[in-house]
Amino acid sequence: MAEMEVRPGGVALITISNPPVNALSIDVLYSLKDNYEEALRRNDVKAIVVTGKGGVFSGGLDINTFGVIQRDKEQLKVDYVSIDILTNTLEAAGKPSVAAINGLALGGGLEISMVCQARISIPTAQLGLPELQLGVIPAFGGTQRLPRLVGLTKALEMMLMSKPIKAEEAHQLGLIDAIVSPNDLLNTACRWALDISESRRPWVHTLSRTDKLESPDETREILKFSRAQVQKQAANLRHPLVCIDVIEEGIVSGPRAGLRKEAIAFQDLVFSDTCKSLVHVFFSQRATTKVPGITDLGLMPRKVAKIAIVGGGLMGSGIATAMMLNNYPVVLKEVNEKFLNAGIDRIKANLQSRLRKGKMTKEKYEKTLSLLTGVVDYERFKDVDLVFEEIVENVKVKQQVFADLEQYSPSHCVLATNTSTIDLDLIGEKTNSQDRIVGAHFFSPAHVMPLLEIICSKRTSPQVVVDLLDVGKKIKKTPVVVGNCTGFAVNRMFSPYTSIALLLVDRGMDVYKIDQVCTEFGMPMGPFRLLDLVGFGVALASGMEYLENSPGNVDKSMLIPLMFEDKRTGEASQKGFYKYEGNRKAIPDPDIIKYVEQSRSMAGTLPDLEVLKLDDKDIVEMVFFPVINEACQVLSEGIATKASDLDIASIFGMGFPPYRGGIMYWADSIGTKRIHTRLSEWEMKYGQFFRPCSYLSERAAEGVPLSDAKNSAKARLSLDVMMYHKQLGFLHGCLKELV
Ligand SMILES: C[C@H](O)CC(=O)SCCNC(=O)CCNC(=O)[C@H](O)C(C)(C)COP(=O)(O)OP(=O)(O)OC[C@H]1O[C@@H](n2cnc3c(N)ncnc32)[C@H](O)[C@@H]1OP(=O)(O)O
Repeated sequence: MAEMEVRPGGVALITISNPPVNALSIDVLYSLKDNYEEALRRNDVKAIVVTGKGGVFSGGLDINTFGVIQRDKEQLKVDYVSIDILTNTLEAAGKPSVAAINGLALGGGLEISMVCQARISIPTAQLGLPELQLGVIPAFGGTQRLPRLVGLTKALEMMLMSKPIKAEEAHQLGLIDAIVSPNDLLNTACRWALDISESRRPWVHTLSRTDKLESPDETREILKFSRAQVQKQAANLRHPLVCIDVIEEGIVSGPRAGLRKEAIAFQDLVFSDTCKSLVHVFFSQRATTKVPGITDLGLMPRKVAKIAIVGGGLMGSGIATAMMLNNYPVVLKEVNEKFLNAGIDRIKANLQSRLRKGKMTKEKYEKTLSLLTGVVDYERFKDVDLVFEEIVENVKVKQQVFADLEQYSPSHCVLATNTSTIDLDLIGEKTNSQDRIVGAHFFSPAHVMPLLEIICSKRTSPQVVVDLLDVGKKIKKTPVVVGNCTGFAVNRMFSPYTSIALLLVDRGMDVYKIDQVCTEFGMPMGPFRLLDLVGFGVALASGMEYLENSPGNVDKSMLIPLMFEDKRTGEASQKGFYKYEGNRKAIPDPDIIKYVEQSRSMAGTLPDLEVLKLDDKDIVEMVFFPVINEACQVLSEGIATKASDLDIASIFGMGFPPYRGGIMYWADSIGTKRIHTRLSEWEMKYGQFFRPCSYLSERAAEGVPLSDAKNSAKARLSLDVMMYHKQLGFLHGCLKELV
């Protein structure tokens, strides 16, 4: 709702109130309109100030209304709100309005403020038009007013990147007229509004402004460049181009024409699959922190004031960086001074990279670095609240470290391990603190990658998970809580992605064709470019883990071991499936064919005519349907609690395109029957690797979507014993060399 009070001096203060983010629901929009009309009617009101309740101006249109529009267009007519209410009533009113921006002003929230004659904000406010992130465009005049306030170039950047700016930058750009302290905000805004009404300050009508717009020639160039960029970076998406068209319409044919085109385009885009998928991702991302049996127990996160990290390798230093960047004091422990200094140097390098890119000032760099204390013993662990263990994957060494941690850290301290293979119960076997032990699986580089898999054993206490979820939120990670198994959710789902690609190559398909099809589908890189990036040593080691724990799910190709044996180990050695020269550019390498042929002959396969005939759609299905199958397996084993968690894990951990909604959402958009039928066909032709698990089979038989919460029996793929032993022996040989 919006509430109104008339202040002494004749200013009507209208407060948008819809906790927690003052989202603009249909009711809020109509009550805003009613309040405005009342303020315009009343003789004791000379000017109007709009603000938000509770430290937020507004998070924009209530995203739930997208569904309302999809069900019944008449429920919310965007052109009515944008043109009749905001433009013809608020902006055209005979009394001036000022926005008092007391926190976030996003989407429709910022658009309301741009209708006002001035905007005053507090220093911590953030302003942006992130609508494209939801598959739509700004629709309450944002595409028309933002370019007129900050210029076309900046406006395009803000909209196409969906990235909010801080108050200080907004002030420099002219989007904000003044920045004041929170205590002075309302008084300043009220005075400003009265000053406008009494002609002491100019009456600015945003929509009529042209002073910030570039010249026609420049405008043409900027729009051409933006279109080219969008086509290059988001080839599968339509709405960024629509956004540019709508902006252009306003500049070429005038803002009223732009407003009309904007409203029509929004109403159309809301029905697109892209919008539906991205809205699903928005709510699913927020749902990952709602874990049945853990976050519904009324537990409050305990304060984590100081963090320790055992192990300063790549992952440990990345986690330390992430923590320090979010103001946590960190104690970094290594086994000796040499390793400690190397760890500290890695952290410094991470921070210096931010400094170089202009993401932090020298002063902030120094302050952040001062949060780090390096140690080679446990003396400073006596007051830490959370420890991350980041050492080698060796049960005995880990058991000793956890026994030490139990001895030297306080009894409330959360003990997190970064293992990706060893049972949490085994790690804690030499302690009496199993309830405090939890898995924290970061993705490398830990200070950059957004996902955090939190792994609970049966003995991990809910309080510990709640504490870690809170820290995850504070360091701006998206957490997904999963159960204990080899690979957890993300690596397990990822495994078939590369395995199937190798299988297809053994049957005649071109390495680079597979990568090209996967990137065109929307993956950041194809499976072979990914293998190069990860490095064949790591790929072989994780292949071993899967062979030992889940042999039916691992490819039987010898391609990587053969290349590894020949010292082609991926990007780090400048040669893998691609050649690398200098600037990380991956160049296809014709030499690859000799390894491919050798691998085919070892596997006893010949180019298969049917595989050679597969079109792009077939290749996508053949690569991703087994990923879906594995995701079903993960869900049926209770490793993940809900399908939408796997959507988020696939997007943030694997780079699955968010505009397809995540792996399970995409699967449901295709239909379980089709996925099941195709997998069964491939099982007949290419073996059990493709065998649909019982979770998928049951749903296909009943026509139930994968996201349906109904319980299902466990399913396990069985093992091709001969190939398993053959490859296991070969991999052991390779790994020996690696060590
Ligand atoms: C016509 C217009 O041009 C169209 C639009 O305005 S479209 C909307 C544009 N606005 C956006 O995209 C902003 C979306 N929201 C966000 O980015 C973030 O929620 C935020 C930055 C506002 C706040 O972040 P944070 O403090 O971390 O809280 P967060 O957990 O995300 O949100 C708190 C709650 O508000 C809800 N929420 C946030 N923004 C919402 C919105 N615009 N509509 C509906 N619900 C919203 C979240 O779903 C969450 O609900 P939950 O507690 O039940 O899970």
